[in-house]
Amino acid sequence: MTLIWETLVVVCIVYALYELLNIHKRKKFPHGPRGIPILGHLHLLGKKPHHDLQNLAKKYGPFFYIRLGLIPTYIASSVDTAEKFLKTYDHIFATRPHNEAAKYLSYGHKNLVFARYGPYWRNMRKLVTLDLLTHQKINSFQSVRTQQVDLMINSLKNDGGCVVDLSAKVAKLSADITCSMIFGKKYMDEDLDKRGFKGILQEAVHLAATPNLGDFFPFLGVIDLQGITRKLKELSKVFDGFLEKIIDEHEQSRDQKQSKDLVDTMLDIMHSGETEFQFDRTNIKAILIDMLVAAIDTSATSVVWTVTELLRHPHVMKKLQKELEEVVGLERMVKESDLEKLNYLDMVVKEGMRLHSVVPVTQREAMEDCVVDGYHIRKGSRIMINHYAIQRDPNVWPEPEKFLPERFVGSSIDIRGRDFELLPFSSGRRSCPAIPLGITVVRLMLAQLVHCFDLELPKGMQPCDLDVDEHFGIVTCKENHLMVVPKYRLNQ
Ligand code: HEM
Repeated sequence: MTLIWETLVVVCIVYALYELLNIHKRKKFPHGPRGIPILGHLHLLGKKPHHDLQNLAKKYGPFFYIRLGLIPTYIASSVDTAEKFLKTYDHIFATRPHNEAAKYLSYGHKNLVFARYGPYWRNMRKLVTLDLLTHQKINSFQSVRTQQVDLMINSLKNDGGCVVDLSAKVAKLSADITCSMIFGKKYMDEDLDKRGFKGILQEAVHLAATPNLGDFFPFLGVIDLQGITRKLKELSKVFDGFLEKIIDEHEQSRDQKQSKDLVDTMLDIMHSGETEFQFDRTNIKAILIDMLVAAIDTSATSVVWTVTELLRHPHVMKKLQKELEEVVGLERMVKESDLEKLNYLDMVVKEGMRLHSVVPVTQREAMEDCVVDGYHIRKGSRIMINHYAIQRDPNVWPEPEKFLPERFVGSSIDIRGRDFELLPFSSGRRSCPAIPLGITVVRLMLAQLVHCFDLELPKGMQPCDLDVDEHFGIVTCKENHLMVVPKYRLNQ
């Protein structure tokens, strides 16, 4: 305890001197709330920072300034400001802010998600988009996805009539689809650690999202006052052992394989020696962690939020089932090739992603001093885009708190990064490189669930009783698991 107080006093003195020396250099900053010494505005952010920032934007406008510890931070909460940072000045804000967790979860920033902008990130991004997540590659995994979805539907069919934890089922399906595409097989819980495959991934996401003093007071990183670094180091050893085993298995069976998963593809690239940058086992492991962490929770969470809204709005559920009956019929399950004919499904998915941002806030860092809208932004400042606030902005969306898929009738608004009022995958250089895959998986899981089953609420529960409480994290999921009673409705 004494160490913490002594450290805070030293930080306070250093900060006061820093402010004093910088006073003559002050430029015009946007308005913002009054901060307090040392913490700045950290104390204003609670368990749901996207809500706190949305409330501050109502008072201080769509572009305001706060200080998180020592880090000057600008919050963008409108379509216009998001467009400025993610399009007009994207070249200046294309790097990620310092993140202590990244050091340990990404082999020293060798992955894509946390890598600093520069030649290494550009090379890796090129490799991921041109070799791993191409249209052709994604299509080649169609049978893998169908197989895993069929297994889940059968398992739900067997549970028919009982209360089922749909959040857990969808999370397992998303993990199984992702593992089958990346590793060529599913992994049982105990394969990774006694805490379980999903448990370990969730712990990684949780630790990466926990506010770390080292992120806001960089010189405190080494002291690890919260013990987060110790836990991250331990977790990274578990991941490393698991990924080494997977790479070894793939190396041994390389010559006998007919269909290639993503690990095979990366090993081919590594052995070809044709990359313009060093690409070895460590780079492969870093990308694998990216894919596991970025793919599983995002897709599953989107599906759970949308099913929750469908259950809260039975007339929308009925309308979606009617479209599925007309396009697919009740004699068979949905195929991926049906998806593009399902217009109402498309609207339901968009509206689910609008109302429930699975990644509510994205973060960038200024790579040089610049002026945006007349306001000076210093190199090293952090930019937070509050997608949650933008996607619920009443100036853009009439009745923004309501789930109304019909708002997209006759609208050209899309979710692929062109329309700044709806950016579930963000936009610009650092936007999600897996948009087509993400959309396909979410649409397929949702369509299949709604088509194959009448999903009923547990006895005694009404649609209005269903909560939409959030648990904030890198991926913001439903606080309480979604429980349903599935009743099979197809004729076969
Ligand atoms: C519904 C599904 C998904 C959603 C909503 C989603 C959303 C996002 C968002 C908001 C970002 C941050 C962009 C930014 O900071 O501007 C991101 C980045 C990323 N996503 Fe996704 N994602 C999804 C699925 C996936 C999948 C399936 C993969 C991989 C197989 C993936 C891989 C990545 C990677 C590697 C990045 C980092 C890109 C970079 O920094 O260059 N995502 N995603």
